[in-house]
Amino acid sequence: MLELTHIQKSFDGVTVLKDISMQVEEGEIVSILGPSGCGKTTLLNLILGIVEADAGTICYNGEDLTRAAMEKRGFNIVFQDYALFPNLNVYQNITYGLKNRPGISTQKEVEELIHLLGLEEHLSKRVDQLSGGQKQRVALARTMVMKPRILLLDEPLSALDGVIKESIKDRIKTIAREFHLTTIIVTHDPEEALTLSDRVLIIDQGTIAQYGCPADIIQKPENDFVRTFILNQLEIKRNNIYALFGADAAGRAG
Ligand SMILES: Nc1ncnc2c1ncn2[C@@H]1O[C@H](COP(=O)(O)OP(=O)(O)OP(=O)(O)O)[C@@H](O)[C@H]1O
Repeated sequence: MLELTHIQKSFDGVTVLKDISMQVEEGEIVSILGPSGCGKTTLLNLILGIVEADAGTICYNGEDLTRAAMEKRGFNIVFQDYALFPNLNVYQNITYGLKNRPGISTQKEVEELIHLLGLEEHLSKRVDQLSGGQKQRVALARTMVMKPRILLLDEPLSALDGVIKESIKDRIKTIAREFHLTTIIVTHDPEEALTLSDRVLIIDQGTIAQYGCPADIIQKPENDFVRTFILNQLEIKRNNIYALFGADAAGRAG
């Protein structure tokens, strides 16, 4: 279990995270959701170990990792821009990390991941020959071969559209379930967070507005922020769709 207790973080005297306490169970998918600038990426970076907390503790399975270096934590991230190596092909990208730590995944495990992510036919392609969804899958495979104890994803769907987005969502869920892998995802999109995660952490101005399962957030929003930020956005989306149907129906009737 990952446990954050009373985490605080300021940059240049400006408080970004005031008091964040949360627990993430083994194998759980948790989304960190909130408006732009609320501190989502900062929280992810604190967990990863590239940003240091001003106060509070980060423990994993009872071990205090608050001051542990990133490499010691064994967590791994897929960045928003995928950060793939443009001069290497897909297979070389996927297996790059194994050069320094051979044996961490067997050849069979690498092949299984490639299969799970549907990348067999792309292995010899260069990165610039791939679509956004394909790049995202390569980035996921590259991270997964290193067998992270926790998988961190920064806006994994933001550059993708429609059908591709749904397919990557399914693959993230499949990977988390298949490998019983604790997965923490940053997103600003309520629909994404609610449909992808077991639990959603909603941040408002550096504090937790609500931390709960999607059904509770929708049915029992705990405060106005959750009601307005999350539920209003969903309602606007829904109304937009219904408005289209309404317009269409009215058009046909006329
Ligand atoms: N290294 C840094 N130095 C100074 N300020 C920073 C640093 N990192 C983040 N901030 C500030 O902290 C605040 C929160 O940033 P953060 O990137 O965590 O927000 P976010 O919720 O992920 O936003 P977005 O959805 O727009 O990516 C912002 O005001 C940002 O300018």
